[in-house]
Amino acid sequence: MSFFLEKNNLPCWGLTGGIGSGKSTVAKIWIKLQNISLIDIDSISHSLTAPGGDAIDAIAKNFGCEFIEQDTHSLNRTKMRQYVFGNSEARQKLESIIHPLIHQKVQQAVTDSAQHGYDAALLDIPLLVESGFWQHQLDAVIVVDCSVATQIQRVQARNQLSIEAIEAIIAAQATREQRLAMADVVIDNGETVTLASLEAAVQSAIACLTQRFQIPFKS
Ligand SMILES: CC(C)(COP(=O)(O)OP(=O)(O)OC[C@H]1O[C@@H](n2cnc3c(N)ncnc32)[C@H](O)[C@@H]1O)[C@@H](O)C(=O)NCCC(=O)NCCS
Ligand SMILES: Nc1ncnc2c1ncn2[C@@H]1O[C@H](COP(=O)(O)OP(=O)(O)OP(=O)(O)O)[C@@H](O)[C@H]1O
Repeated sequence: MSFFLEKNNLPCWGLTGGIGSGKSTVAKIWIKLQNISLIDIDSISHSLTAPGGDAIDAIAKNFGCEFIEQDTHSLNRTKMRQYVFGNSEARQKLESIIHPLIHQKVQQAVTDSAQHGYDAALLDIPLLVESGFWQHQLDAVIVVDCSVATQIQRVQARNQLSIEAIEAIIAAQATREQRLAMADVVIDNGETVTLASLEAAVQSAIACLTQRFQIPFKS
């Protein structure tokens, strides 16, 4: 097992789940309850493809200038989404540009978190199971779980994407079973779970991890 992350004794936990499962919602609750540093891989990915981001030149070179907004010099996300979900070769090419840059940014964020005195770092990683990279870097894996039907409902309500577009994204991701097989802790966020009961589930996940990692937990 090779370790990419230098963690300086900081426990690093990976939070994952399919699109729309509720990772960001869980993460928002978690940071209210525990002294953790939240490292959001989607946000890092967005910053790399924002105006002048580190991935823009390589994307222009490999995909063509039509994928770059000429006025802002940022990624045309709608065009890229429509292109890569349904074309696994193109998706892998995009990932091969963005993922190594994400890894560098995460290393920096973990180092900063360790210096800042947090009890742990929570890494929100959509493709934790798919990448084969993260599981060896993490001390525990937390899976936010719900059915595919609930994922579709939530993403439709949030983004107004078509069912076909959402299904194409889900098809590019691990299955529910593959994720559950890798979980140390599962947080149920199914259709009937309210935000109040989700908070209770996050509390019990924290209690389980703090006990395992011997971190003081003030509930
Ligand atoms: C294709 C892009 C431009 C679409 O942008 P868009 O704003 O619509 O989506 P956003 O980046 O906010 O991602 C939303 C969700 O889509 C899913 N998703 C994103 N990229 C991927 C991928 N390569 N494979 C499977 N699912 C993905 C994740 O569940 C993610 O949480 C964008 O997702 C992208 O650049 N993807 C490649 C980078 C990547 O792998 N990101 C995932 C985090 S590591
Ligand atoms: N238990 C819940 N009750 C009601 N709404 C919820 C619940 N969980 C999540 N949602 C809503 O569902 C949508 C998707 O949740 P969220 O953004 O947290 O998912 P995600 O897994 O982070 O998605 P992505 O993979 O796209 O980043 C959001 O609009 C969120 O407010």
